[in-house]
Amino acid sequence: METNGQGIEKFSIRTPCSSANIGPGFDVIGLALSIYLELQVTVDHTKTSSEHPLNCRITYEGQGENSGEVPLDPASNLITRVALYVLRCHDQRAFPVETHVHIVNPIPLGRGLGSSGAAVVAGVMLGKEVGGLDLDNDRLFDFCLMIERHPDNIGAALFGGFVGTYLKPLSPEDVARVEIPLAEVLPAPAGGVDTGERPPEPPYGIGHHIKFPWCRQIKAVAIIPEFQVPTAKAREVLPANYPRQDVTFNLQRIALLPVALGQSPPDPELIYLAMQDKLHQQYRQTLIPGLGDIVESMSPSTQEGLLGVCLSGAGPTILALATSNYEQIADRIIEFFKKEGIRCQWLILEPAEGTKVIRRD
Ligand SMILES: Nc1ncnc2c1ncn2[C@@H]1O[C@H](COP(=O)(O)OP(=O)(O)O)[C@@H](O)[C@H]1O
Ligand SMILES: N[C@@H](CCOP(=O)(O)O)C(=O)O
Repeated sequence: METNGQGIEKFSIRTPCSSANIGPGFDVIGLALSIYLELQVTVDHTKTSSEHPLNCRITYEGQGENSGEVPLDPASNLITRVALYVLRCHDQRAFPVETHVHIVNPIPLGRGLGSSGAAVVAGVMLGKEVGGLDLDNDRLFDFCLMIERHPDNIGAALFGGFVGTYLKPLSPEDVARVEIPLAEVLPAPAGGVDTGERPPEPPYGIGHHIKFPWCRQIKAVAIIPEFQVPTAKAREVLPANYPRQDVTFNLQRIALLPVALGQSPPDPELIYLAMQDKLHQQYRQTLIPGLGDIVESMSPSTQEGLLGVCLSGAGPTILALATSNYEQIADRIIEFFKKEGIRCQWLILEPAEGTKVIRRD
């Protein structure tokens, strides 16, 4: 515990947003990008009791601030529930008296930019820090995977950069452990009646990642529609089985993608080809009006500066990779959504570092 000499401990946790899949890398590839969730945490060790549930007060500013989408009750808020899961796995039943978490969240919610992945990663890190736990990032990744089961967003948000993520084959007993229903990992609400039971701990070494190089000339243009698509819903529309030729199509492209996006100067034709997908985007068109037209008609041959275009995560955000003419590219994509009566905002983003803890005095 590092306090300021008066028993007050202050630190911030900064976690980037992420774009998963980048076309063919469904549930594998993640790219950390430069919008950051920040937790400003204060632990007042001079207090001996707290009037707040679970000894934790939450305040919030940012996306969905006035919509009530992000609960301020620590038993319901995703970040604090995740932190509490980590604490309870280590026999700490609540936050230290008295914890204040101020959440600053500019990551759009439910738009395919990994807001929930960032919340899970930040929550795991919060549990580690307030609990004074000796957990390295690989172990934190295991905890994240008990909550968000696809490793691409959380891998990018935790480790930063452009990553490939994969899961280790588990023993039958460990498979049963990671398949425990989420409600048992994160009982909702976490602060109900505390049975004193330890939640199921993650097996060791569930998830792994590898960092790929990223060509610095490439920027990510995010076109963010005004409507939300919950990731769970966008996963429900995917089929249980795929035609063999579609799987082969994606495997061929995934073999190209990390090389194509790492080499300088970037080769637009190669990147365009490497970003094609047949495993998720076509099925998600039903939820995202305009998606089919956008991926079919935007290419480097018609749009100067463009390298490739894909759905960001589960959508509805569109990610265009480009080296110039960002505004023209964004405007063209916005036009497609406009025809469907959908308004958008757009941002130019860059690859970001992973989650950091910054001490404040
Ligand atoms: N900073 C946050 N604090 C608390 N909950 C959050 C935060 N960010 C995201 N969430 C939760 O995650 C949900 C969005 O997750 P999801 O549907 O996976 O979309 P995405 O991760 O693509 O933004 C939000 O509706 C909210 O419940
Ligand atoms: N691989 C996942 C990624 C979901 O990302 P999100 O940012 O939409 O949560 C998927 O495609 O379902």
